[in-house]
Amino acid sequence: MEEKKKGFFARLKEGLTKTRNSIVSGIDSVFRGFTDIDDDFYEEIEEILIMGDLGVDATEKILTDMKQKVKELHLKEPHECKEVLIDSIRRQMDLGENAYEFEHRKSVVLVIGVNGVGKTTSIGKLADQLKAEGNSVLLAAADTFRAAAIDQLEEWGKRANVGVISHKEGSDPAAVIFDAVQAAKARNTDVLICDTAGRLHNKKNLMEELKKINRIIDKEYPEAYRETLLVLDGTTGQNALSQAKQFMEVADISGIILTKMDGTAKGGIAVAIQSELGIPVKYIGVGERIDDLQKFNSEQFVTALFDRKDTSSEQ
Ligand SMILES: Nc1nc2c(ncn2[C@@H]2O[C@H](COP(=O)(O)OP(=O)(O)OP(=O)(O)O)[C@@H](O)[C@H]2O)c(=O)[nH]1
Repeated sequence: MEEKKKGFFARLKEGLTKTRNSIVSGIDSVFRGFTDIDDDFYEEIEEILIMGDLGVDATEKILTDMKQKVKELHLKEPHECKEVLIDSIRRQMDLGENAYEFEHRKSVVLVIGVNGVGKTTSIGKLADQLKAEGNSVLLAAADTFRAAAIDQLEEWGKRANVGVISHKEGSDPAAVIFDAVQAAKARNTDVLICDTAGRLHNKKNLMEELKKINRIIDKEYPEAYRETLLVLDGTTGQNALSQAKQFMEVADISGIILTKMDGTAKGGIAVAIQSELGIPVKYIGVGERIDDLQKFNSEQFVTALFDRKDTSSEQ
């Protein structure tokens, strides 16, 4: 339980160790190894950012911004540019403060994402977190495509000690949602979290399914606050970005849960998602335990990414 004692920032930093090592050590050697701020210097930085999964688009924006600042500030030495680079990354990620309105109102949270990204696990963690904050929570097993998905959600329901509304495998997801909404209203539930399907290979069906689900919620529970969270696997780097783009075509996504950020070198994908897609990362998964879901804060993320100080003594 040593882990639990550590503060949020220390745990965030620990989770980002591999990403930090891949980005920051490279960057540091560029700042030390170059004597001039020239094209080669910028090219090296560009390569490191792209290797760190920040994505081509965000990398370009960061470099343009950085070059402009270097000019404005009349910087001459490469080592003077580090803070400028960090600030540029911060600016590219800036989408304002994250809103978690659904924590404070009667709401329905739809969770979408393909199999294996950590959708069910994230729902379990989120349910536990919302409950700990004093909300009553109900889960809906509307990913009816596989029996295992329903069983797994029920398992997480037990762990988080919240109810689960489910039908049998292959049943109509919209019918599950209908029952779950009635149950949530009857039980005066604060947050209804719905596990929904994520079969991207049939985009038209997925779109129809989500439309139907949304129609039912709009009709049966119009007063509920709505949130749609897309779960992406952080270890898949640029694939996560293209998955997000595809999901954006079928759903109105209000936030991202980026999982498996512990132990990946591809954590830079959080920058790409916010900068390129403009969708806020609202949570990151940093382990398999029930309390391994953290609210995401870009400022702290960038600070943790570049912070070299030892975290072992931090609380
Ligand atoms: N290390 C780590 N593992 C995670 C995290 N989130 C989920 N996992 C693991 O990823 C695997 C897949 O998670 P699931 O929740 O089953 O994924 P899913 O998207 O619901 O997939 P299906 O149940 O197959 O639809 C499990 O072994 C989880 O324990 C995380 O933040 N960190």
